[in-house]
Amino acid sequence: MGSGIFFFVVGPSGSGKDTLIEGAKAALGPTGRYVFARRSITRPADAGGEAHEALSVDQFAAVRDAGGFLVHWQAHGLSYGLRASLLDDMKAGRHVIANGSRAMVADLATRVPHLVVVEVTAPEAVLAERLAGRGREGAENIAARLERKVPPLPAGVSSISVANDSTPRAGIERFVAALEAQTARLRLVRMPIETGRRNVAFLARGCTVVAAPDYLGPGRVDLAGEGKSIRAEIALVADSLLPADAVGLSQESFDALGLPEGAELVLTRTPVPESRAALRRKIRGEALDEPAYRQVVGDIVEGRYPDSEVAGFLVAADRGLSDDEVLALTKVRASFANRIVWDEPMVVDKHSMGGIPGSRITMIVVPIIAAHGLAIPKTSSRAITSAAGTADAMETLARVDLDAAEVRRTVEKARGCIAWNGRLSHSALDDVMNAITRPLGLDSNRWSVASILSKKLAAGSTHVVIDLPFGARARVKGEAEAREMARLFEQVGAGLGMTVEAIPTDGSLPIGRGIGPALEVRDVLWVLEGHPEAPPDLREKALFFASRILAWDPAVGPANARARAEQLLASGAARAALERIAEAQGRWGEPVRPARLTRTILAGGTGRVTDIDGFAIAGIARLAGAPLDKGAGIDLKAQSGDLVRPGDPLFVIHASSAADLDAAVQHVAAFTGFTLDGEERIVAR
Ligand SMILES: Nc1ncnc2c1ncn2[C@@H]1O[C@H](COP(=O)(O)OP(=O)(O)O)[C@@H](O)[C@H]1O
Ligand SMILES: O=P(O)(O)OC[C@H]1O[C@H](OP(=O)(O)OP(=O)(O)O)[C@H](O)[C@@H]1O
Repeated sequence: MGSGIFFFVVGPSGSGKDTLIEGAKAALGPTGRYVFARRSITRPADAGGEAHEALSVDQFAAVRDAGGFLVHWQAHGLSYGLRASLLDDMKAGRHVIANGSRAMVADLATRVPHLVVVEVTAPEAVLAERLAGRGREGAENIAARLERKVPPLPAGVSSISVANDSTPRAGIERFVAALEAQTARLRLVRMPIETGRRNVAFLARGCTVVAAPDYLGPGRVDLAGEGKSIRAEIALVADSLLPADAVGLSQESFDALGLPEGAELVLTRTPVPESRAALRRKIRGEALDEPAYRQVVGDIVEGRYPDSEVAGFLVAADRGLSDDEVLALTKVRASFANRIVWDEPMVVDKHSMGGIPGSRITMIVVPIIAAHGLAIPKTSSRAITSAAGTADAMETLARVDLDAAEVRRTVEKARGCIAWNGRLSHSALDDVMNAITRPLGLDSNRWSVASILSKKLAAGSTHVVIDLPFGARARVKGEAEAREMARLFEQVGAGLGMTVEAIPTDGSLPIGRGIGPALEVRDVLWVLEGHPEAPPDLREKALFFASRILAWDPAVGPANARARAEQLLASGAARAALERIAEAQGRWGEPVRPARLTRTILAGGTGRVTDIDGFAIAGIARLAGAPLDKGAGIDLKAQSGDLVRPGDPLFVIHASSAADLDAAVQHVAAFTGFTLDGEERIVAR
């Protein structure tokens, strides 16, 4: 155990040394790690203030001459002394806190192994007032004290300054934090424990550096050393698992900190988040303004809140956001992402609220727009619950895991890209929020508007068209709900200085015939190549959205947009643009094609197809292996409205393994997703 630190607390009379020391004694005395020196003073015991050892002049001299003082001095017509026994306390590893004279620092530095001078400061203007308020000295004595001049601190002495210019409480907190920052030094140990996203620091229950049980609970601590720091929650371990002067970090936390084992870390409590009042107002259902959101989100990103309080905030925000709050939250969220700046008059983008199988219009719209010449740096997601995301589909042709520089280079070469959003417009804030909102299913429409537009803002988009499918199985159920969400998208977009057009669309049925990455790309290429089997619904929806974007180009305008989109498609210019994009992103040698193992599912009766359940179809496609198996999926043979008879094909399942094919076929026996004439027909194999 190293020597304890000698804290020599100095500062002009009235700066508040005694006040801060008394406060620290109340906070830290019970830890047993500190000794608060009792000074020997030739001042009457009942003079008030500190509980000093009152000695007569002769008594003081006797102790001094017998070598009983570690250090002694004269000031204000008094004799002050600190007992030599304090050295024993330091040898035992305890830290000493003593009120001392600035004139004695140099001398003391030669007598104690580890000296830290704590300078308590306060504005000159308040010293006289405080001393008068203390009422211990007369006017003359006070004047003399205020006049007292002392030498500057000698060089080479470690010193810290504590401003006691606010309330006594604040002064005491700063003083305690300053002491803890010096004394709570622990040796770093890497624990063979994994804690995932959470940063966890371990202390032995009998830790001799800090009172470990005091650190349990929702708060966080900061561990700092060698210019690096990490914020973590505390867990305790049995004394047999960790040395009493060590702090253990879980493997992820140890790696995140990046310091070697044995490094000395200072442990301090994470300050109480300044934004807590705002967070609690939101939890009570009040509205917050942009500065308040910036403060709360900033503290959340800094890890100042335990997950329980973050969850409370996110639940409240997900449930109640006014239009102004959605705008405020959008701006704040975007400010935590890396903002991409383009040297373009317009940067266009599209977004779909998703959830409708097929509907891979992005891979048609982006090439049309790129062929026209507008910059369209599209980033897309991978499937979360569906059979394919646009990133999965595009990945059958080329790389999609582009970083920001590669996105920029691709757009320079091909005017567009279809990349995986991955980490591009991701921010530390997303990690924290997604870890809570996803498991809790927090994703209200208003919250989504803020989330989606914040990513578009960060991506540098100036114009965004939004596809808002609604329907019984879509994310947005009713048309009225879709229209309200569309209004909010456009209003918040305008507030961001973006042009946003949000369009409700029919989300009741799958779009196109292929469900699954390679099968959807087959549809896309059929549309781009004008193939006779190109699904008309997919072609139409793609042309519709492409023309909405082209209408924004002053050189085209709304009147000519549709014709321009059709011309770019019919001429093969869009097809060529997709080739250029794939080339620029890193085309695969061979594209992934639909898997070769197939099973055709036939109608089991006669009737008109009145419904195709996209969820069920996507579920069968996933059982067949999509999206990880890019060739797996469903190829729809019958469309809504078709009249089918027993033995007519409804759809074909594609899979790469017999096991996957069987799993999908087994499931079909239960429910195909097809409804004929309003009632489900069990199908033939
Ligand atoms: N932050 C503060 N705000 C207002 N008064 C204070 C503050 N800190 C100390 N005081 C008061 O000022 C006077 C001087 O404080 P004290 O701790 O005795 O100073 P010192 O020991 O440095 O001479 C006391 O009456 C104390 O209660
Ligand atoms: O040399 P300086 O740094 O000016 O210090 C002069 C004296 O004031 C301080 O005592 P104390 O704070 O008890 O004096 P006070 O409380 O009576 O102001 C310090 O312990 C010295 O004894």
